[in-house]
Amino acid sequence: MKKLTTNEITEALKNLSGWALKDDMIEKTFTFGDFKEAFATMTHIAFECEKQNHHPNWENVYNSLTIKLSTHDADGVTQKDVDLAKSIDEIVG
Ligand SMILES: C[C@H](O)[C@H](O)[C@H]1CNC2=NC(N)=NC(=O)C2=N1
Repeated sequence: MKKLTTNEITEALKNLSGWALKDDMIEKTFTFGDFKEAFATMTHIAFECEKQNHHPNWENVYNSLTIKLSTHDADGVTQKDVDLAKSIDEIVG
């Protein structure tokens, strides 16, 4: 899959909320009520990642979850990352 240009990423992010381009990845931090809620949502997201065969770099600290998406083969952000970001937003609601 083709790496998107910075302009293309900026345009794509206009259709999403809270995602930002940083270090050649798109990134967003979510905050949940507690650890159980965060981890349950991570499990839900993990199943969607398996479906899309696309996986996040993520860090969970108690009720906070930071997700970073990029495409290794393309060495940057592709449409696959934008699509997964949209799915993640739909899951978190
Ligand atoms: C072999 C397998 O298809 C690849 O490693 C997939 C799996 N998940 C992936 N996830 C992400 N985020 N980027 C990739 O390039 C990627 N590649």
